[in-house]
Amino acid sequence: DRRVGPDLGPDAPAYPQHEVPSWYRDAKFGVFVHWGLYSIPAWARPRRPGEHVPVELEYHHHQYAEWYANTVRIPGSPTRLLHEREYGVGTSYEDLADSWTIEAFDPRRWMRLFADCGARYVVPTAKHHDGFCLWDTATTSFSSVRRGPRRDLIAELAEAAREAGLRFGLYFSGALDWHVSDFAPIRSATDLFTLRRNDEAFARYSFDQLMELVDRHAPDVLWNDVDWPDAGKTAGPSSLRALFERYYEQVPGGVVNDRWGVPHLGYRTREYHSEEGVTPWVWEATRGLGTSFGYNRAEDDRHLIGHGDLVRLLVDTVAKNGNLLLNIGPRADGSLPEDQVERLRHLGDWLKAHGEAIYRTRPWVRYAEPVGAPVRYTVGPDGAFHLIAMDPSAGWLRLADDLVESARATASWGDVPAVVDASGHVTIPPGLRGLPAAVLTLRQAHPGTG
Ligand SMILES: CC(C)[C@@H]1NC[C@@H](O)[C@H](O)[C@@H]1O
Repeated sequence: DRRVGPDLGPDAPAYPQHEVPSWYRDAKFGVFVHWGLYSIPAWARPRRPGEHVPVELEYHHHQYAEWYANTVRIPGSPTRLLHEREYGVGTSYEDLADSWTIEAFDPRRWMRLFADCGARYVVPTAKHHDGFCLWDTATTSFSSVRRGPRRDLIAELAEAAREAGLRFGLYFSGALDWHVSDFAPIRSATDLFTLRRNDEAFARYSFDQLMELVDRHAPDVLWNDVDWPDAGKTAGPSSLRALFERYYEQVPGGVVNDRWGVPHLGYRTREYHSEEGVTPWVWEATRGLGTSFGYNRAEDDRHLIGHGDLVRLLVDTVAKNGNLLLNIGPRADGSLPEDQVERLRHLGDWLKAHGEAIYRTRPWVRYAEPVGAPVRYTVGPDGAFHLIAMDPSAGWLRLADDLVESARATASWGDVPAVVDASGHVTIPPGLRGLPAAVLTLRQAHPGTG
């Protein structure tokens, strides 16, 4: 998923150096929120986890409900057929803007829930590929202030997030804006990077929109998607370089991701994928709770990640030097799907009991063992060493040789001293065997903790 930009030749601008801030590396868990016009139809052909779709149908059967505006334009797609059935042949996707009402929207309740579930940052979509802006922008009338809700949703979310003690980031679709483009629908990965505007006017439009958001909300994260208009990748006052310089000046503790199409990034992103091991770079795993980011009413519990798998996804990601940015897709009216909330709460409950092994930790010299019971390792800021058993139901595990001596002297399962024999066999207390992951903590420095 890592994007590296085009060769812009000798006059390509140099980009500012900017470290990934420690608040981000300490945070470990954020909530993505995909909410917009696509939440009105809220439909994509449901895809069971692991279901194979032939590559030639990948876009015809796109699994992302937030891609409705593109999928509906593909003749014969399931989305097109549903749209004509439910909205009539003459209704366009953009016509839906005037029917968007948000009677159940309670931003403070959202943010209190995300904070209570252990999230440390939140990243709502300010503008997705459909070009509909969720803030009071001067650049277009295609916005939530001039149509539908007639409210500045980003302003309300920013205030509520910071009131709840969360860092506030913003997602922005830098490369794709189907409201101001006039291409055929995207039907392949090649189309994704070619059917987009790269002209100066669009680069300026994108720059102006993102700078409105930076100037107004000083977002802690700028999460750009797909790429940036190529005309914005040279020098100039509305160039990407100028944007980064102004952003870092206004938000010294801010961080960007890696989807700008230029040789500048903060952290790297993986979408529905993980890294293979501990990485020298900081990265973020992101996925929906189901197989879509925007709410998909065609999905049910079978399409959502399991409660235990969600805990283990966070643990695995953190052990490999990553954060988890987990997406929730609100319904159009602003209510949160109960099956998604339930998974967030389950993760929050585990974090309430075991967060010491996650927050503010850093990876060890290895994230796991090549054989034996599945474990993950993290190291706390105080040097505490955490071994996280990923299948406590087994009832026991055997420690790696380089951990046995320290474990026998200091290891505990929370407040319960661990029973470790000379061979490194350690019993998992029965009371922990029902957990999705159990934490053994060694309170002594270990090889490779620096
Ligand atoms: C990871 C997430 C932000 C996804 N990025 C690619 C988009 O096409 C997709 O809809 C979704 O926003």
